[in-house]
Amino acid sequence: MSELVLDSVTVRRGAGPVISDVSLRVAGGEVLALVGPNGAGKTSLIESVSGVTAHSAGTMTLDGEPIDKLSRVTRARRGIVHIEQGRAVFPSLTVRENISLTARTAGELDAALTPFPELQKRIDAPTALLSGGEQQMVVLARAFAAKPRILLIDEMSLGLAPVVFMRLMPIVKSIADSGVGVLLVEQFTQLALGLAQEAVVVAGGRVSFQGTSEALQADPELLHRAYLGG
Ligand SMILES: Nc1ncnc2c1ncn2[C@@H]1O[C@H](COP(=O)(O)OP(=O)(O)OP(=O)(O)O)[C@@H](O)[C@H]1O
Repeated sequence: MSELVLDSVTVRRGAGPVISDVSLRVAGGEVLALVGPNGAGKTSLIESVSGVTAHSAGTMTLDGEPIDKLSRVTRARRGIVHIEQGRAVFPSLTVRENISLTARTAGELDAALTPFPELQKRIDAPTALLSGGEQQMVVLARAFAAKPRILLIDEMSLGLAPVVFMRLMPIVKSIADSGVGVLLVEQFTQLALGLAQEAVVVAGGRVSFQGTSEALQADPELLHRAYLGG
């Protein structure tokens, strides 16, 4: 099983640190919810894992091997797949073409489409014509076809109605169940905690809670305190 380990990671942006001394572990087969108030540093943290942003201190390993100095492309080749905020589809390409950016064979394309009957019906439509939820399905299918070991998901729900987002959640769970470690940044805290086994709350760039998502769900006061900085 894959394992991503962050040890005392600090990320600087502009004048100062936006992430300070964060340690966490994501194991294959599990979902870790990374939650916290707006501006807490969640995006900065997962961007540092995929290599979009450099970290200034601390270490990161994937299956025991340092990834700190690897480029974004090399990290992606090693299986760190990042679903960035917003619907990162190529709108003028068809659904098939979007997913074929990572699915190399017809079999891989079929496998990526299996959870999405609505996409199978519109496989040759320009992605721009799909609803926001369907576009997010294209993003998920493409990420799955890239054969992730660790999947970083940044606010997939942005701009989607909760009911649409809830349709995507079981698919994220099934990706984790297939052995992928999922680091899920999500503004719908309760939905994220409902899906995740483990949770980390960051506030002001620091970890204010780390433990099981069950513990956070069971204690709204604990969650409230963590959002305020612990
Ligand atoms: N390119 C940048 N240059 C300087 N500061 C930045 C940059 N991007 C983000 N920041 C700052 O870093 C801090 C953390 O932002 P980040 O987007 O990582 O937080 P977040 O927890 O993902 O927030 P949100 O939930 O609002 O997306 C914020 O204070 C933000 O203003």
